[in-house]
Amino acid sequence: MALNSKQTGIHKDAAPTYSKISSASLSSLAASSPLYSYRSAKSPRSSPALHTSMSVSSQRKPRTRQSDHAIVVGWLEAMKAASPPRAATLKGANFNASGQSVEEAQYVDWVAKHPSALATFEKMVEAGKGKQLVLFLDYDGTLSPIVEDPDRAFMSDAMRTTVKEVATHFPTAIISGRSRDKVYEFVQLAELFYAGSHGMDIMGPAEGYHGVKVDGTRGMDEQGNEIVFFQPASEFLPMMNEVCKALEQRSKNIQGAKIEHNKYCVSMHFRRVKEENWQALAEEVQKVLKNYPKLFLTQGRKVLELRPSIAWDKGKAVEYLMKALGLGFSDDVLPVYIGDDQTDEDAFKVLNEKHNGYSILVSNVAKRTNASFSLRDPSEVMAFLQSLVKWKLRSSLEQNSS
Ligand SMILES: O=P(O)(O)OC[C@H]1O[C@H](O[C@H]2O[C@H](CO)[C@@H](O)[C@H](O)[C@H]2O)[C@H](O)[C@@H](O)[C@@H]1O
Repeated sequence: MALNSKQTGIHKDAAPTYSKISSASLSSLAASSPLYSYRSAKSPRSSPALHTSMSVSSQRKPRTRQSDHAIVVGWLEAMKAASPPRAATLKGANFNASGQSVEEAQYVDWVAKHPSALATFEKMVEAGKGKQLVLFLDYDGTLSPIVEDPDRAFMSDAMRTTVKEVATHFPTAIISGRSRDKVYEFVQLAELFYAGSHGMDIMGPAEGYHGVKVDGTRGMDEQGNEIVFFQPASEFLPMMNEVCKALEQRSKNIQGAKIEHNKYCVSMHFRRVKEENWQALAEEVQKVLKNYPKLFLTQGRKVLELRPSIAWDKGKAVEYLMKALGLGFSDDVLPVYIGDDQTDEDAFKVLNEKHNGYSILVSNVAKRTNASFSLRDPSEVMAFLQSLVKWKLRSSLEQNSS
């Protein structure tokens, strides 16, 4: 049995997600795309001391009308909460008697509830013995450090080698908010599955892993390899192209604003915009969004993202991939998901609620999350992945000698 919060007695801070996913067959997953309504972010709920990035309500709940101003303020609050400053960089941080800042003390308390996946590694793998482990990895902030320029979020060679190694031992997929092409350009490993645009653009080798025949629409890549792909939001492409142009037009006078076309979603980056101009930029985003009622907005780390209002997210992508890989969610499969952002929360929730998997948040500050475990940063992610490889090799040796 995999360890989960019930078994470890570890409390999870409840974090709402913005969609409800029902388990369905592969074909019905593909066929269903109920529309979300345009939603607004609310201010962080309870535990104001904790940073929360979860702010979008379920599509079925009736919404109370908020003024445009309140909506924009809510977005910015949620965006700030998704990328809180580290204690060391906080001006005027308060320190306790042992010289620890309030934020550091909160982090220590938070890690007790979301234990380090490195510190708990042996217990985790012991509980996963005999199971088929499947790995899902987010890209930005998980495999590569967060940097100022999104075009320069390169992953280190050591991380690439580690991901390559891990993928030879376990079915592995990268699930990112980036366009699939962009994330592939960064990772450059053909043997993985890739889900770009927050899971709305999935592609992988048709051969699958370890003899597993992969389900899905078949095609050929540029090198002539047989691939499978799945794109539940394909009809939104012309709209996303239009939205990109509209955002470019509206933000051209705001210094530092950067738009990234992620194919089935679009990011408006705030990282290089002076904070005093955030409100103005968010208002421009709102003006564009109002013209596209079939889109909705999510907040990430100094980024606002516009995406199609279909009931599809990283959690659904995990479910799709598990089915496509022929693994399903049986008791002898152990899915592990590692991510750092709000959009990863949907996947954490799917793993926790349905599949007894390991959900791991990458964060060096306390954040409200659905994840059961934590890692501080990409270097700890790399150490965790290397430990998995060592564990696999050790278990194979033990099996062979018994
Ligand atoms: O799902 P992910 O792979 O985590 O992608 C989420 C967004 O990541 C990127 O933005 C973030 O990383 C940038 C590079 O470190 C950083 O400059 C930015 O502030 C972060 O928000 C990516 O550029 C976005 O398009 C993704 O949606």
